Amino acid sequence: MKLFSAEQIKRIDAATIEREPISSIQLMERAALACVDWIEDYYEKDVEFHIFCGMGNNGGDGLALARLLNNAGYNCRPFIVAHRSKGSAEFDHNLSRLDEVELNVHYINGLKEMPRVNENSIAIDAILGIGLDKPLRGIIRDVVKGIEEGYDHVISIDIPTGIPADFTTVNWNTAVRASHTLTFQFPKLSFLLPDMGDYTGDVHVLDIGLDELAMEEEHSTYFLTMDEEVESFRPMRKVFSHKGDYGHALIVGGHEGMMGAAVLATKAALRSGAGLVTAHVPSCGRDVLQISAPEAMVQTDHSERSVSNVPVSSRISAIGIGPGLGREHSVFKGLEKLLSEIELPVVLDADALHLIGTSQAWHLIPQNAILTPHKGEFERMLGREVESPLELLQEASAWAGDKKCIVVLKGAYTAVCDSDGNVYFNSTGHPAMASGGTGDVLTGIIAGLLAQGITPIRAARYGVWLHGCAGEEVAARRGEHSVVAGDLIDALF
Ligand SMILES: NC(=O)C1=CN([C@@H]2O[C@H](COP(=O)(O)OP(=O)(O)OC[C@H]3O[C@@H](n4cnc5c(N)ncnc54)[C@H](OP(=O)(O)O)[C@@H]3O)[C@@H](O)[C@H]2O)[C@@H](O)CC1
Ligand SMILES: [K+]
Repeated sequence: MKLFSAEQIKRIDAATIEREPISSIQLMERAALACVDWIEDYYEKDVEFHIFCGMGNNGGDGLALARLLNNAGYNCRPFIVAHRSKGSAEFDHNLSRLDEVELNVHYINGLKEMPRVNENSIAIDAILGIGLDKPLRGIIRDVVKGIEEGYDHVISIDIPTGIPADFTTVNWNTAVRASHTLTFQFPKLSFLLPDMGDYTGDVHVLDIGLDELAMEEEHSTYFLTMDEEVESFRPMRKVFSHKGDYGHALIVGGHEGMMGAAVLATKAALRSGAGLVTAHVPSCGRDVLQISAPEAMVQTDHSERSVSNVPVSSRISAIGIGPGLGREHSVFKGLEKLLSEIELPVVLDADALHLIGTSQAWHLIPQNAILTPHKGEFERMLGREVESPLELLQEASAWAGDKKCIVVLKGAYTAVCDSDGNVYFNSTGHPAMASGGTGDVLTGIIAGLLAQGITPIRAARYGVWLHGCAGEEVAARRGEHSVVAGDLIDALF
């Protein structure tokens, strides 16, 4: 799914209005109806909605919603946050339609006019949407603070009031902290970075039928990887086939005391469909690997404690390097030799990135290699700390362009940056996955997919998507505090 800036969304709205054709007011009605459908699925009729409306079109949504929720049998009370003397045309239209249902509307000019909250009260935030163009001030700011203090449960319409739709480094300091955000057609860019994304609660994308052609015509370098698309990346299994048809992944990792990382990556490569998997580990790791991953072959290094020299057979089709490698200079020398000799698809993680970064040996990274750093690892690659999540993303994207590789910046909404400047955010995953070893599992999955011959960008996008699905599945089954990396491997499908 393509993602757009606020300016682009306004153009797509306008194109929909012109081409469908549909009036702006009808489009707003469609948006409000989509919210009612969602609300009816989610809430019983014993709640009381306090609907806070601004005076632009987001407020228009709120007023339409008040009328429609009232018709659906909900108890609702609309409040207008009086931040300007005149409303937009769509706001005025929906204000006048409240007469149809005899709903009284209350104006809030000061905090004293905020409603009394009881245990069934839910705030609906329809104050500002994509029209926000400056940090909050005046009465809107006060009401937003009042909502934060007064309500445990808040639903934001389109976007939580106070956060911009676009990526920005401006400090917007006050915003509604929503429990749910019902956003129209596509998630807004700002939802995908932690400084703003923290305010949205659970994001629900409601289809309001915006013009497909207009969305196609708008150029964007930002995408959200969705289930339907990524399913087509899955390597096909043929009826008449054997293990040799599905590639041979080599996992290079392990160090005395850190053999578990190599085990996790090896098992993940096996579970992601590679026909054959070999683990290259220091000789002290041979028994550990053979017992933990009997389906894999083990190739032992002549060094006892760490990897130092990795022969690569001509049968290998992709390599995953890094899990638990350790950071000794001898390991770097082995890595240097390996990377200068191979011409295979490769994924580099953890200690491999650290070793290359420490020696500033970035020339060793093959074109189209996949690098999977988290924030701290990427900062070490950069050689400095970044100031904001946006700067981190921009630097990762620039890095992928400069080095002609793929950078998988791990986090909530992991960003897969390609060398053409495109950024694919992942739509799966769970906070339960923030635990040791999950990165090693990802390296193994991607190596297994690369071995099966899918392109590096697809292997990276599909790999993070699968990894996230497994995290969601295990978190639902075990509870979010009890997920360990090995659970993800068994949940891969
Ligand atoms: N048919 C359609 O178009 C559809 C539109 N849709 C909906 O419309 C929403 C976009 O509506 P929009 O463009 O009217 O902008 P909106 O978010 O209501 O804000 C405008 C107001 O913001 C004010 N303002 C800005 N910053 C401020 C601040 N810091 N502090 C205080 N005020 C501030 C600004 O006031 P001004 O600064 O001009 O005085 C202006 O009054 C979109 O998110 C979606 O919900 C959907 O129904 C689909 C169909
Ligand atoms: K809002």
